[in-house]
Amino acid sequence: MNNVVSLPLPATAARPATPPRLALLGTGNVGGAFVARCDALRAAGVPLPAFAWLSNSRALDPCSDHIPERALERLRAAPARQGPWSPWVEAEALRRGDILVDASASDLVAGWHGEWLARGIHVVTANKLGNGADLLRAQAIVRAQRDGGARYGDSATVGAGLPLLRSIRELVAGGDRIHAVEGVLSGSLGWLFNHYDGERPFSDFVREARDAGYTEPDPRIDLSGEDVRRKLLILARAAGLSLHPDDVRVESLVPEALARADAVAVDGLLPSLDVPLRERRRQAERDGARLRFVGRFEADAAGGIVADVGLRALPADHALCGGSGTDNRVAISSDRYREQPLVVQGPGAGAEVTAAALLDDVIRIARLPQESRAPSSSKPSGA
Ligand SMILES: NC(=O)C1=CN([C@@H]2O[C@H](COP(=O)(O)OP(=O)(O)OC[C@H]3O[C@@H](n4cnc5c(N)ncnc54)[C@H](O)[C@@H]3O)[C@@H](O)[C@H]2O)C=CC1
Ligand SMILES: N[C@@H](CC=O)C(=O)O
Repeated sequence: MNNVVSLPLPATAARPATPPRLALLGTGNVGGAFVARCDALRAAGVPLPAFAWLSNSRALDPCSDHIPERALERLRAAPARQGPWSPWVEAEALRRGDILVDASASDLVAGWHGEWLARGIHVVTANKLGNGADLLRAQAIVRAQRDGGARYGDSATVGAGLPLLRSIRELVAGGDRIHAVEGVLSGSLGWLFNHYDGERPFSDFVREARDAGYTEPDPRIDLSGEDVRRKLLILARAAGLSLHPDDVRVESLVPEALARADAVAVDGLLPSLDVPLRERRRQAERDGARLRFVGRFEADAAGGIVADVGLRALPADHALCGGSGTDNRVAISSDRYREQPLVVQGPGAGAEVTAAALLDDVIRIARLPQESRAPSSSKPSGA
Protein backbone atom coordinates (compact mmCIF):
# COMPACT_ATOMS: atom_id res chain seq x y z
CA MET A 1 0.00 0.00 0.00
CA ASN A 2 1.30 3.47 -0.86
CA ASN A 3 1.77 5.77 2.05
CA VAL A 4 0.17 9.16 1.43
CA VAL A 5 2.33 10.99 3.96
CA SER A 6 5.74 9.45 3.40
CA LEU A 7 7.07 11.32 0.39
CA PRO A 8 10.66 12.60 0.52
CA LEU A 9 10.92 16.04 2.01
CA PRO A 10 12.08 19.35 0.60
CA ALA A 11 15.51 20.74 1.11
CA THR A 12 14.27 24.14 -0.06
CA ALA A 13 12.03 26.47 1.90
CA ALA A 14 9.61 29.24 1.05
CA ARG A 15 11.76 32.37 1.42
CA PRO A 16 9.60 35.42 1.00
CA ALA A 17 11.56 38.61 0.37
CA THR A 18 8.75 40.56 2.06
CA PRO A 19 6.49 39.75 5.02
CA PRO A 20 3.80 37.14 4.28
CA ARG A 21 0.33 38.40 3.43
CA LEU A 22 -3.06 36.78 3.98
CA ALA A 23 -5.68 36.04 1.35
CA LEU A 24 -9.15 34.75 2.29
CA LEU A 25 -11.50 32.76 0.09
CA GLY A 26 -15.01 32.56 1.52
CA THR A 27 -16.92 35.16 3.52
CA GLY A 28 -19.69 32.93 4.93
CA ASN A 29 -20.02 31.63 8.49
CA VAL A 30 -16.42 30.50 8.87
CA GLY A 31 -14.81 33.25 6.75
CA GLY A 32 -16.75 35.91 8.67
CA ALA A 33 -15.71 34.46 12.03
CA PHE A 34 -12.11 34.28 10.78
CA VAL A 35 -12.07 38.01 9.99
CA ALA A 36 -13.68 38.81 13.37
CA ARG A 37 -11.06 36.71 15.19
CA CYS A 38 -8.20 38.36 13.24
CA ASP A 39 -9.55 41.75 14.35
CA ALA A 40 -9.87 40.63 17.99
CA LEU A 41 -6.35 39.17 18.08
CA ARG A 42 -4.83 42.23 16.39
CA ALA A 43 -6.59 44.45 18.93
CA ALA A 44 -5.04 42.29 21.66
CA GLY A 45 -1.58 42.92 20.19
CA VAL A 46 -1.02 39.61 18.40
CA PRO A 47 0.98 40.31 15.24
CA LEU A 48 -0.72 38.88 12.15
CA PRO A 49 -0.01 39.15 8.43
CA ALA A 50 -1.97 41.89 6.63
CA PHE A 51 -4.72 40.97 4.18
CA ALA A 52 -3.71 41.14 0.50
CA TRP A 53 -7.32 40.47 -0.49
CA LEU A 54 -10.55 38.74 0.50
CA SER A 55 -13.01 37.12 -1.87
CA ASN A 56 -16.19 35.12 -2.14
CA SER A 57 -18.02 33.51 -5.04
CA ARG A 58 -19.14 36.96 -6.23
CA ALA A 59 -16.25 39.38 -5.93
CA LEU A 60 -12.70 40.08 -4.80
CA ASP A 61 -11.80 43.00 -2.53
CA PRO A 62 -8.19 44.21 -2.25
CA CYS A 63 -8.88 45.58 1.24
CA SER A 64 -7.14 48.85 0.27
CA ASP A 65 -8.45 50.60 3.38
CA HIS A 66 -6.81 47.87 5.54
CA ILE A 67 -10.13 47.31 7.36
CA PRO A 68 -11.04 43.65 6.69
CA GLU A 69 -14.48 43.98 8.36
CA ARG A 70 -15.41 46.60 5.76
CA ALA A 71 -14.11 44.40 2.93
CA LEU A 72 -16.31 41.63 4.34
CA GLU A 73 -19.36 43.91 4.23
CA ARG A 74 -18.63 44.98 0.64
CA LEU A 75 -18.18 41.39 -0.47
CA ARG A 76 -21.37 40.23 1.23
CA ALA A 77 -23.26 43.01 -0.56
CA ALA A 78 -21.71 42.25 -3.98
CA PRO A 79 -24.17 41.21 -6.70
CA ALA A 80 -24.52 37.51 -7.58
CA ARG A 81 -22.56 36.20 -10.56
CA GLN A 82 -23.57 33.66 -13.14
CA GLY A 83 -21.52 30.48 -13.28
CA PRO A 84 -18.30 29.47 -11.49
CA TRP A 85 -15.69 32.17 -10.94
CA SER A 86 -12.08 31.98 -9.86
CA PRO A 87 -11.41 35.47 -8.51
CA TRP A 88 -7.84 34.70 -7.47
CA VAL A 89 -6.90 34.05 -11.09
CA GLU A 90 -7.62 37.67 -11.97
CA ALA A 91 -6.19 38.96 -8.71
CA GLU A 92 -2.68 40.22 -8.25
CA ALA A 93 -0.70 36.99 -8.04
CA LEU A 94 0.08 35.79 -4.57
CA ARG A 95 3.76 35.71 -3.70
CA ARG A 96 5.82 32.80 -2.44
CA GLY A 97 5.44 32.75 1.35
CA ASP A 98 1.95 34.32 1.39
CA ILE A 99 -0.78 32.43 3.27
CA LEU A 100 -4.03 31.61 1.51
CA VAL A 101 -6.99 30.68 3.73
CA ASP A 102 -9.72 28.57 2.13
CA ALA A 103 -13.01 29.04 4.01
CA SER A 104 -15.11 27.99 1.04
CA ALA A 105 -16.79 24.66 0.41
CA SER A 106 -15.77 24.78 -3.25
CA ASP A 107 -14.36 21.80 -5.10
CA LEU A 108 -12.97 24.20 -7.70
CA VAL A 109 -10.98 26.00 -5.00
CA ALA A 110 -9.79 22.73 -3.42
CA GLY A 111 -8.54 21.67 -6.86
CA TRP A 112 -6.09 24.62 -6.66
CA HIS A 113 -4.54 23.74 -3.28
CA GLY A 114 -1.75 21.70 -4.86
CA GLU A 115 -0.99 24.39 -7.45
CA TRP A 116 -0.65 27.09 -4.79
CA LEU A 117 1.56 24.92 -2.60
CA ALA A 118 3.77 24.10 -5.57
CA ARG A 119 4.23 27.85 -6.08
CA GLY A 120 5.40 28.20 -2.46
CA ILE A 121 2.13 29.68 -1.19
CA HIS A 122 1.03 28.25 2.16
CA VAL A 123 -2.55 26.98 2.22
CA VAL A 124 -4.67 26.91 5.39
CA THR A 125 -8.03 25.27 4.88
CA ALA A 126 -11.39 24.46 6.43
CA ASN A 127 -12.45 23.04 3.07
CA LYS A 128 -12.18 19.23 3.29
CA LEU A 129 -12.11 18.67 -0.46
CA GLY A 130 -8.31 18.99 -0.64
CA ASN A 131 -7.27 16.02 1.51
CA GLY A 132 -10.72 14.47 1.92
CA ALA A 133 -11.76 13.70 -1.62
CA ASP A 134 -9.94 12.06 -4.52
CA LEU A 135 -6.78 10.17 -3.44
CA LEU A 136 -4.74 11.54 -6.37
CA ARG A 137 -5.55 15.09 -5.27
CA ALA A 138 -4.49 14.32 -1.68
CA GLN A 139 -1.23 12.78 -2.93
CA ALA A 140 -0.62 15.78 -5.20
CA ILE A 141 -1.00 18.06 -2.16
CA VAL A 142 1.72 16.13 -0.32
CA ARG A 143 4.02 16.28 -3.38
CA ALA A 144 3.31 19.99 -3.86
CA GLN A 145 4.36 20.75 -0.27
CA ARG A 146 7.69 19.13 -1.04
CA ASP A 147 8.09 20.83 -4.41
CA GLY A 148 7.00 24.29 -3.30
CA GLY A 149 8.40 24.16 0.21
CA ALA A 150 5.09 25.42 1.59
CA ARG A 151 2.88 24.30 4.48
CA TYR A 152 -0.62 22.85 4.39
CA GLY A 153 -2.63 23.79 7.49
CA ASP A 154 -5.61 21.47 7.67
CA SER A 155 -6.38 21.42 11.43
CA ALA A 156 -9.85 22.87 10.82
CA THR A 157 -10.93 20.11 8.46
CA VAL A 158 -11.56 17.45 11.12
CA GLY A 159 -13.17 18.13 14.49
CA ALA A 160 -13.08 21.87 13.75
CA GLY A 161 -9.53 21.96 15.12
CA LEU A 162 -9.76 19.35 17.91
CA PRO A 163 -6.36 17.66 18.37
CA LEU A 164 -7.29 14.67 16.20
CA LEU A 165 -5.19 15.03 13.06
CA ARG A 166 -2.30 16.35 15.14
CA SER A 167 -2.48 13.35 17.50
CA ILE A 168 -2.56 10.83 14.66
CA ARG A 169 0.38 12.49 12.89
CA GLU A 170 2.40 12.61 16.11
CA LEU A 171 1.68 8.94 16.88
CA VAL A 172 2.77 7.96 13.36
CA ALA A 173 5.88 10.15 13.60
CA GLY A 174 6.66 8.39 16.90
CA GLY A 175 6.60 4.99 15.19
CA ASP A 176 3.05 3.92 16.06
CA ARG A 177 0.77 2.11 13.64
CA ILE A 178 -2.83 3.31 13.78
CA HIS A 179 -5.12 0.27 14.08
CA ALA A 180 -8.50 1.98 14.13
CA VAL A 181 -10.32 5.27 14.42
CA GLU A 182 -13.96 5.24 15.42
CA GLY A 183 -16.27 8.01 16.49
CA VAL A 184 -18.82 10.71 16.16
CA LEU A 185 -17.08 12.90 13.58
CA SER A 186 -19.94 15.17 12.61
CA GLY A 187 -20.72 18.14 14.85
CA SER A 188 -24.10 18.75 13.22
CA LEU A 189 -25.19 15.09 13.37
CA GLY A 190 -23.86 14.88 16.92
CA TRP A 191 -25.97 17.92 17.79
CA LEU A 192 -29.00 16.50 15.96
CA PHE A 193 -28.94 13.14 17.75
CA ASN A 194 -28.20 14.83 21.10
CA HIS A 195 -31.30 17.01 20.66
CA TYR A 196 -33.82 15.03 18.60
CA ASP A 197 -36.59 14.03 20.99
CA GLY A 198 -38.82 12.04 18.63
CA GLU A 199 -41.62 14.56 19.25
CA ARG A 200 -40.82 17.62 17.18
CA PRO A 201 -40.11 16.78 13.51
CA PHE A 202 -36.48 15.89 12.75
CA SER A 203 -36.54 18.44 9.90
CA ASP A 204 -37.09 21.25 12.45
CA PHE A 205 -33.87 20.25 14.19
CA VAL A 206 -32.03 20.11 10.85
CA ARG A 207 -33.10 23.69 10.14
CA GLU A 208 -31.89 24.75 13.60
CA ALA A 209 -28.51 23.10 13.07
CA ARG A 210 -28.21 24.74 9.63
CA ASP A 211 -29.16 28.19 10.98
CA ALA A 212 -26.63 27.82 13.81
CA GLY A 213 -23.89 27.24 11.17
CA TYR A 214 -23.17 23.62 12.18
CA THR A 215 -24.10 21.99 8.87
CA GLU A 216 -22.36 22.29 5.55
CA PRO A 217 -23.78 25.00 3.24
CA ASP A 218 -25.87 22.14 1.79
CA PRO A 219 -27.05 20.07 4.82
CA ARG A 220 -27.41 16.99 2.61
CA ILE A 221 -23.60 16.76 2.68
CA ASP A 222 -23.91 16.03 6.41
CA LEU A 223 -27.11 13.96 6.31
CA SER A 224 -25.83 11.75 3.50
CA GLY A 225 -22.71 10.84 5.50
CA GLU A 226 -20.51 12.51 2.88
CA ASP A 227 -18.98 14.98 5.35
CA VAL A 228 -18.04 12.11 7.69
CA ARG A 229 -16.62 10.14 4.77
CA ARG A 230 -14.37 13.13 3.93
CA LYS A 231 -13.17 13.39 7.53
CA LEU A 232 -12.51 9.66 7.69
CA LEU A 233 -10.44 9.88 4.48
CA ILE A 234 -8.43 12.78 5.93
CA LEU A 235 -7.74 10.87 9.16
CA ALA A 236 -6.91 7.62 7.38
CA ARG A 237 -4.49 9.39 5.04
CA ALA A 238 -2.86 11.13 8.02
CA ALA A 239 -2.43 7.61 9.43
CA GLY A 240 -0.58 6.66 6.24
CA LEU A 241 -3.41 4.71 4.61
CA SER A 242 -4.20 5.25 0.94
CA LEU A 243 -7.96 5.12 1.28
CA HIS A 244 -10.16 5.90 -1.75
CA PRO A 245 -13.62 7.47 -1.32
CA ASP A 246 -15.22 4.29 -2.69
CA ASP A 247 -13.46 2.21 -0.03
CA VAL A 248 -15.76 3.76 2.59
CA ARG A 249 -19.21 2.19 2.87
CA VAL A 250 -21.67 5.00 3.58
CA GLU A 251 -25.23 4.73 4.87
CA SER A 252 -27.08 7.91 3.89
CA LEU A 253 -30.03 9.31 5.84
CA VAL A 254 -31.25 11.22 2.79
CA PRO A 255 -34.27 9.83 0.93
CA GLU A 256 -33.91 9.53 -2.85
CA ALA A 257 -36.10 12.53 -3.82
CA LEU A 258 -34.24 14.82 -1.41
CA ALA A 259 -30.89 13.58 -2.67
CA ARG A 260 -31.84 14.38 -6.28
CA ALA A 261 -33.46 17.78 -5.57
CA ASP A 262 -32.06 21.12 -6.75
CA ALA A 263 -30.51 23.19 -3.96
CA VAL A 264 -33.48 25.60 -3.93
CA ALA A 265 -35.92 22.73 -3.25
CA VAL A 266 -33.97 21.22 -0.34
CA ASP A 267 -35.66 23.11 2.50
CA GLY A 268 -39.15 22.14 1.32
CA LEU A 269 -38.17 18.46 1.12
CA LEU A 270 -36.51 18.20 4.56
CA PRO A 271 -39.76 16.83 6.11
CA SER A 272 -39.19 13.63 4.07
CA LEU A 273 -36.64 12.79 6.80
CA ASP A 274 -39.23 12.93 9.58
CA VAL A 275 -41.01 9.56 9.43
CA PRO A 276 -37.95 7.34 8.87
CA LEU A 277 -35.98 9.09 11.64
CA ARG A 278 -38.91 8.96 14.07
CA GLU A 279 -39.15 5.20 13.44
CA ARG A 280 -35.41 4.72 13.97
CA ARG A 281 -35.59 6.66 17.21
CA ARG A 282 -38.63 4.77 18.50
CA GLN A 283 -36.98 1.43 17.76
CA ALA A 284 -33.80 2.56 19.52
CA GLU A 285 -35.85 3.67 22.53
CA ARG A 286 -37.60 0.29 22.70
CA ASP A 287 -34.17 -1.37 22.68
CA GLY A 288 -32.82 0.94 25.39
CA ALA A 289 -30.35 2.33 22.84
CA ARG A 290 -29.24 5.76 21.60
CA LEU A 291 -28.76 6.84 17.99
CA ARG A 292 -25.28 8.00 17.03
CA PHE A 293 -23.88 8.71 13.56
CA VAL A 294 -20.53 6.94 13.55
CA GLY A 295 -17.54 6.79 11.20
CA ARG A 296 -14.92 4.09 11.54
CA PHE A 297 -11.89 2.62 9.85
CA GLU A 298 -9.90 -0.40 10.94
CA ALA A 299 -6.60 -1.35 9.36
CA ASP A 300 -4.91 -4.73 9.82
CA ALA A 301 -1.15 -5.21 9.73
CA ALA A 302 -1.38 -6.76 6.24
CA GLY A 303 -2.84 -3.54 4.80
CA GLY A 304 -6.52 -4.54 4.72
CA ILE A 305 -8.87 -1.70 5.64
CA VAL A 306 -12.54 -1.71 6.59
CA ALA A 307 -14.22 1.71 6.61
CA ASP A 308 -17.85 2.61 7.13
CA VAL A 309 -20.11 5.48 8.03
CA GLY A 310 -23.71 5.34 9.23
CA LEU A 311 -26.35 5.62 11.94
CA ARG A 312 -26.02 3.14 14.78
CA ALA A 313 -28.20 2.31 17.77
CA LEU A 314 -25.74 1.99 20.65
CA PRO A 315 -26.28 0.96 24.27
CA ALA A 316 -26.80 4.09 26.38
CA ASP A 317 -23.58 3.40 28.32
CA HIS A 318 -21.50 2.98 25.14
CA ALA A 319 -18.39 5.19 25.07
CA LEU A 320 -19.60 6.99 21.92
CA CYS A 321 -22.86 8.03 23.60
CA GLY A 322 -21.00 10.51 25.84
CA GLY A 323 -20.72 14.16 24.96
CA SER A 324 -23.27 16.87 24.33
CA GLY A 325 -23.99 19.79 22.01
CA THR A 326 -21.88 19.58 18.85
CA ASP A 327 -19.31 17.32 20.49
CA ASN A 328 -17.22 14.98 18.43
CA ARG A 329 -16.04 11.93 20.38
CA VAL A 330 -13.36 9.88 18.69
CA ALA A 331 -11.37 6.82 19.81
CA ILE A 332 -7.92 6.19 18.29
CA SER A 333 -6.38 2.72 18.71
CA SER A 334 -2.71 2.20 17.91
CA ASP A 335 0.27 0.09 18.97
CA ARG A 336 0.62 2.36 21.99
CA TYR A 337 -3.09 2.64 22.72
CA ARG A 338 -4.00 -1.00 22.24
CA GLU A 339 -6.11 -1.92 25.27
CA GLN A 340 -7.54 1.51 25.98
CA PRO A 341 -7.94 3.84 23.01
CA LEU A 342 -6.94 7.48 23.08
CA VAL A 343 -10.22 9.40 23.21
CA VAL A 344 -10.59 12.98 21.98
CA GLN A 345 -13.82 14.84 22.69
CA GLY A 346 -14.99 18.41 22.18
CA PRO A 347 -17.02 20.73 19.96
CA GLY A 348 -16.70 19.56 16.34
CA ALA A 349 -18.64 22.26 14.49
CA GLY A 350 -19.33 25.96 14.67
CA ALA A 351 -17.90 29.01 12.98
CA GLU A 352 -15.94 30.28 15.99
CA VAL A 353 -14.04 27.09 16.82
CA THR A 354 -13.35 26.51 13.13
CA ALA A 355 -12.09 30.06 12.60
CA ALA A 356 -9.87 29.68 15.68
CA ALA A 357 -8.37 26.50 14.20
CA LEU A 358 -7.67 28.31 10.91
CA LEU A 359 -6.02 31.20 12.67
CA ASP A 360 -3.94 28.85 14.86
CA ASP A 361 -2.53 27.33 11.66
CA VAL A 362 -1.90 30.79 10.17
CA ILE A 363 -0.08 31.91 13.32
CA ARG A 364 1.99 28.72 13.45
CA ILE A 365 3.10 29.27 9.85
CA ALA A 366 3.67 33.02 10.17
CA ARG A 367 5.79 32.54 13.33
CA LEU A 368 8.13 30.00 11.79
CA PRO A 369 11.53 31.39 10.87
CA GLN A 370 11.45 32.12 7.12
CA GLU A 371 13.92 29.40 6.24
CA SER A 372 11.91 26.75 8.11
CA ARG A 373 8.41 27.50 6.82
CA ALA A 374 8.79 24.41 4.66
CA PRO A 375 7.41 21.12 6.09
CA SER A 376 9.57 19.45 8.70
CA SER A 377 10.59 15.85 8.21
CA SER A 378 8.15 14.57 10.81
CA LYS A 379 5.15 16.48 9.51
CA PRO A 380 4.93 16.53 5.74
CA SER A 381 1.27 17.56 5.79
CA GLY A 382 -0.48 19.90 8.18
CA ALA A 383 0.97 23.01 9.74
N1 LIG B 1 -19.40 25.33 9.81
C1 LIG B 1 -18.57 24.55 10.48
O1 LIG B 1 -18.75 24.22 11.65
C2 LIG B 1 -17.34 24.03 9.80
C3 LIG B 1 -17.12 24.28 8.47
N2 LIG B 1 -16.01 23.79 7.85
C4 LIG B 1 -15.82 24.07 6.44
O2 LIG B 1 -15.72 25.49 6.25
C5 LIG B 1 -16.10 25.79 4.93
C6 LIG B 1 -17.04 26.98 4.92
O3 LIG B 1 -18.23 26.67 5.63
P1 LIG B 1 -19.31 27.83 5.91
O4 LIG B 1 -18.62 29.10 6.24
O5 LIG B 1 -20.26 27.25 6.86
O6 LIG B 1 -19.98 27.96 4.46
P2 LIG B 1 -20.76 29.22 3.85
O7 LIG B 1 -21.65 28.71 2.78
O8 LIG B 1 -21.32 30.06 4.94
O9 LIG B 1 -19.59 30.06 3.13
C7 LIG B 1 -18.92 29.61 1.99
C8 LIG B 1 -18.26 30.81 1.34
O10 LIG B 1 -17.43 30.35 0.26
C9 LIG B 1 -17.59 31.25 -0.82
N3 LIG B 1 -17.19 30.64 -2.07
C10 LIG B 1 -17.81 29.66 -2.77
N4 LIG B 1 -17.16 29.44 -3.93
C11 LIG B 1 -16.10 30.29 -3.95
C12 LIG B 1 -15.05 30.54 -4.88
N5 LIG B 1 -14.96 29.87 -6.02
N6 LIG B 1 -14.15 31.49 -4.58
C13 LIG B 1 -14.22 32.19 -3.42
N7 LIG B 1 -15.18 31.98 -2.50
C14 LIG B 1 -16.11 31.04 -2.76
C15 LIG B 1 -19.06 31.63 -0.76
O11 LIG B 1 -19.33 32.80 -1.52
C16 LIG B 1 -19.23 31.82 0.74
O12 LIG B 1 -18.82 33.13 1.10
C17 LIG B 1 -16.71 24.51 4.34
O13 LIG B 1 -15.75 23.86 3.52
C18 LIG B 1 -16.97 23.64 5.57
O14 LIG B 1 -16.88 22.27 5.31
C19 LIG B 1 -15.06 23.07 8.51
C20 LIG B 1 -15.19 22.80 9.83
C21 LIG B 1 -16.37 23.23 10.59
N1 LIG C 1 -20.78 20.20 8.84
C1 LIG C 1 -19.65 19.81 9.63
C2 LIG C 1 -18.94 21.03 10.11
C3 LIG C 1 -17.56 20.72 10.51
O1 LIG C 1 -16.78 20.10 9.82
C4 LIG C 1 -20.12 18.99 10.82
O2 LIG C 1 -21.31 18.92 11.04
O3 LIG C 1 -19.27 18.43 11.52
